Amino acid sequence: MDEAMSLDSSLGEAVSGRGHPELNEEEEEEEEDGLYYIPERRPSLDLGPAPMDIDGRYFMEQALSPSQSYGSMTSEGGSTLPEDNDGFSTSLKLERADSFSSCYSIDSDDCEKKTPKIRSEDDVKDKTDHFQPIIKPNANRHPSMTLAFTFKIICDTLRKLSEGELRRFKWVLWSQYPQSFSTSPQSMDTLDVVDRLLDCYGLEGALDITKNVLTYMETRMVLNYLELSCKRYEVQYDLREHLREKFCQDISIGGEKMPFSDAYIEVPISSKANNGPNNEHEVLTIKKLNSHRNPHTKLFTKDILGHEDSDSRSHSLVLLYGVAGSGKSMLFKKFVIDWIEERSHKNAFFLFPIKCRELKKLRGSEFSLITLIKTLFPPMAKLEDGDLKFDREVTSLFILDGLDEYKANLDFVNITLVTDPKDKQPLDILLVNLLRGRVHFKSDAVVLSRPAVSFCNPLDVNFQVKELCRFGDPDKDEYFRRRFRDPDQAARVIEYVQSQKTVHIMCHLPLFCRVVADEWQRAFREQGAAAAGGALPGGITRLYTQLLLVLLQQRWLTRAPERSPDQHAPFLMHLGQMALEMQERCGFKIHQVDRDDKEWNQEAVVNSGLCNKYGLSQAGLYMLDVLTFLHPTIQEYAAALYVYISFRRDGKNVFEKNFKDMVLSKLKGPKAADLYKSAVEKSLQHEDGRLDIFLRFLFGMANATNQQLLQPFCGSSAPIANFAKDATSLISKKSRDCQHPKRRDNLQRCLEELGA
Ligand SMILES: Nc1ncnc2c1ncn2[C@@H]1O[C@H](COP(=O)(O)OP(=O)(O)OP(=O)(O)O)[C@@H](O)[C@H]1O
Repeated sequence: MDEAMSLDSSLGEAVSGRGHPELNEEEEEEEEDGLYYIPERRPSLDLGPAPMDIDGRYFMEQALSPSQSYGSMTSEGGSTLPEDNDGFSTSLKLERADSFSSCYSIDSDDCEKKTPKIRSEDDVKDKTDHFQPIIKPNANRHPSMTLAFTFKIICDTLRKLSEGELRRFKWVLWSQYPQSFSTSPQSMDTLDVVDRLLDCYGLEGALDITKNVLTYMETRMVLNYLELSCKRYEVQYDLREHLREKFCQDISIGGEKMPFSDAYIEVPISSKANNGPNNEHEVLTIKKLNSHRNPHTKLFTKDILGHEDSDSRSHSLVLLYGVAGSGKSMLFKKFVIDWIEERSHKNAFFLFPIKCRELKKLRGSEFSLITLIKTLFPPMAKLEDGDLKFDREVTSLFILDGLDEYKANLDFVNITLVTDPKDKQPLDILLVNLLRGRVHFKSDAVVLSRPAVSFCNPLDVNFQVKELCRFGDPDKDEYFRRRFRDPDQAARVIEYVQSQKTVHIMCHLPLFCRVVADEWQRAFREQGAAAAGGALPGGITRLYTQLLLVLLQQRWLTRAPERSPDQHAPFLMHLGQMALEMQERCGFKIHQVDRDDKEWNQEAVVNSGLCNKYGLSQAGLYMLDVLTFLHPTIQEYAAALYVYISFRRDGKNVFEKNFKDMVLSKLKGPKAADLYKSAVEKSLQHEDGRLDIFLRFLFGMANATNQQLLQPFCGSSAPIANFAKDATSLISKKSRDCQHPKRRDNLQRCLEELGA
């Protein structure tokens, strides 16, 4: 006789009058073999432990009614209830008349029982034990094991059974735990069966019973699925907690701690890249340099990979560009926190956020995907290699921040194929395979980078290039409102920003907003209410100098540590000279063909972040790589810095091109007044104002506070001293001679920058 049947029989089906019309004939026959009728009345609860036994053997969790908790569940964690195998969807009963108490109310009228032949007591005990739910104390329960989770996992498991197996599952349940069902579970759909199990036996009990029945049915694969799923959910929970520790701490802004959500402003993402720089300018009208004819749409964090609910089986790779300080790392954090809080990307079972700066430290070693994941995410080590098969059930999402910092030529063309997650390979090869979705059954990847990394378009994946948008005007104000808790201070800063057109435009860059806020915070601290005056000490030049220092500090600390701070000056001179030439001809693009110097490009775009790279479509035929400064005013600042440092370090007036003048000034010794006179005359030659902001910066650099900040680039030379008087008389004279009101106005602004 089939072992299954004998066991069933030995325990007793217990309900003689209740046939099982659903059983197939074979089962009926076997059942008949193993049973005989005892016309004796038997309480139904003698077959197994009653869920409410209070003999200390069971720790029953007084579970919430499952129906209270299932509302938001689906098999994928979404918001609709899953369909049963039978194809009809089941809705959960919100009010059930038959929970708990119903477990005890059955059988009372049975007069004739179909009970098993009684074999030895041990035999019965053995077989009975097979079905005992081992209910552990709640204290040992893994926190991932919630009612919703348990419900989902059992439902998912039962869906793996074939129709016949499911019937058999229900039949075994019915025979072993009759007290739990007022009618045969065959007529119940899966959700109701699971609901009932949870109701009667609690979380661990329901799981144990499911496992026991599956073990008994010898459906090894389904049992493995259940066990592995439980383990994976535990690890997913632990991974979430691990990431929570790392990412959900308050962030420090301007020396103050603040919850991330209070600091973060949602910046949209452009559905297309290569939008070019923001060319809005206080004085000039600069043609937009983008290469798109079609408008792009704006997306939010949750939309990065496309529609949340899309179940595309093809691997998606999104390359998200953003210039330096555009908020990529903030977005990265937001992305992770949203996943932890289950606000977005819920279809990603595991999220692996990786800082490329950290990944870079591992270069030189070989890793398999599994060892890499276990190294970077310790909770993953709980899973055996075999459990990390990353099958269809488990979608992973990799998000990499700062691929430009990884600094490797990732070869997407001559790819060494890696398909086995246990296969050890050099990190670069593994990374390429990971990004192309080769080594992982189902994964997606989002890569954040300064616009220097370019991939060839991998045709075998769903590849998209997107770009982080800039702060819009309301975002700029919102940033300051969040940054300054004192509304008066916030209002004062907003008023200042709005009154300075160049500052207002530059605040499209979140990092610039941070610099402005830091400067105002310092001013409020040092001057208190006096800072109400309106302007910042050091004018706008100081803000640009601070921005430069932040970017250079990053260059030195993280991106190019091999270059000491002394090496900043030659780089800045090089960049500045080019900026001045471009400014004089009112040019704002550097064509890659003109400047096909990889190392220089690397310094300008990746290491310093002062430049931006994007593709410009050539009559729709091909894309030409173009470099620009982060913003035209950064070009003007770089040009002014070149003029200033040349004078301070080398005593050189870059505007003196005439050999005789050069010799004469060498003999006289460098004079700031001469330099500034040449610069003013040069700027006034251009009626369109192309050198206006440049000139303001140049005067601003002679301001005492700015000279201090710029001293590291000027060697041991003494600062420009006692210049205010000379500058005032120079500006007055030139203003008198100048016919153009806008240029005259600009000369006054130069004096303000100088602080004279
Ligand atoms: N969405 C945002 N909300 C609020 N502040 C932001 C936001 N994005 C950026 N910031 C501010 O700008 C600063 C720079 O942002 P972040 O470091 O994210 O830029 P990034 O694009 O990663 O720069 P890099 O290319 O240098 O790595 C942050 O420290 C923060 O103060």
